[in-house]
Amino acid sequence: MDYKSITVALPKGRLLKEAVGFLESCGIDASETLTKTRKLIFQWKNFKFILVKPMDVPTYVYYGTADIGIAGKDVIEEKGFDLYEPLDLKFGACRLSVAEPQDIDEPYDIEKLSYIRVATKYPKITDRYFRSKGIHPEIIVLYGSVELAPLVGLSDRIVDLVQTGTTLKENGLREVDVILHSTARLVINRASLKTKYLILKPVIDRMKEVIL
Ligand SMILES: Nc1ncnc2c1ncn2[C@@H]1O[C@H](COP(=O)(O)OP(=O)(O)OP(=O)(O)O)[C@@H](O)[C@H]1O
Ligand SMILES: O=P(O)(O)OC[C@H]1O[C@H](OP(=O)(O)OP(=O)(O)O)[C@H](O)[C@@H]1O
Repeated sequence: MDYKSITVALPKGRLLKEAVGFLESCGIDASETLTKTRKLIFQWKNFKFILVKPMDVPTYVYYGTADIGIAGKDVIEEKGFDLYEPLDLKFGACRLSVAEPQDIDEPYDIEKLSYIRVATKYPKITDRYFRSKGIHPEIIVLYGSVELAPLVGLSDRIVDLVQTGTTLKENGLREVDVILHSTARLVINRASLKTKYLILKPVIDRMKEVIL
């Protein structure tokens, strides 16, 4: 174990640029991760940056292959690992919502539903949510283009991320319920917090100053 270096799991995709910008404000230069290469590991001073799928950030941090990571609250909730989550980084704001076709025969009414068939990338959050409302969910797991499901008859409804609402609108869907509001968070491996306390503490403190 290298107690002097910090491994950071960064999400590929839409959160990466803002994550790198945030690190930059904290005096940490992760800009090389934005270069258009196929490289997945980058080094700057005693920091190692690994580029992973957004949904995998909590996994790398939980298993200690990364000490810290940046991930959406949606993903953190879905994976459900026990991670230390000290900071809301405020960017990447979106919500996880239930949506349905604008012309559906029986509009969503959470008080009356006893069964729902939904397509989603978030099966655990979806299952927990509907069960907590006394509704039996049948969940069809998809990995993208979830808005397509009701249009082709795969499911009546979907649970997916909404930011501007453009994707829903352009596909004739409407948002009918919000399950979770999400922003990017800093997550930390609980063991690293102890074993690397001396080098992690100043980094976390600096991050807190930048956010406040
Ligand atoms: N439309 C959006 N607006 C704002 N934030 C979003 C939006 N969509 C997703 N996010 C946030 O960004 C995170 C990563 O989203 P992104 O689209 O890059 O990942 P993904 O779709 O899971 O990745 P991939 O396309 O590689 O499967 C999400 O977990 C969420 O927190
Ligand atoms: O409300 P909007 O601003 O339109 O954003 C919402 C869309 O953004 C995300 O999709 P993404 O671009 O990640 O593609 P995906 O379908 O592959 O998940 C999300 O899954 C929605 O489809």
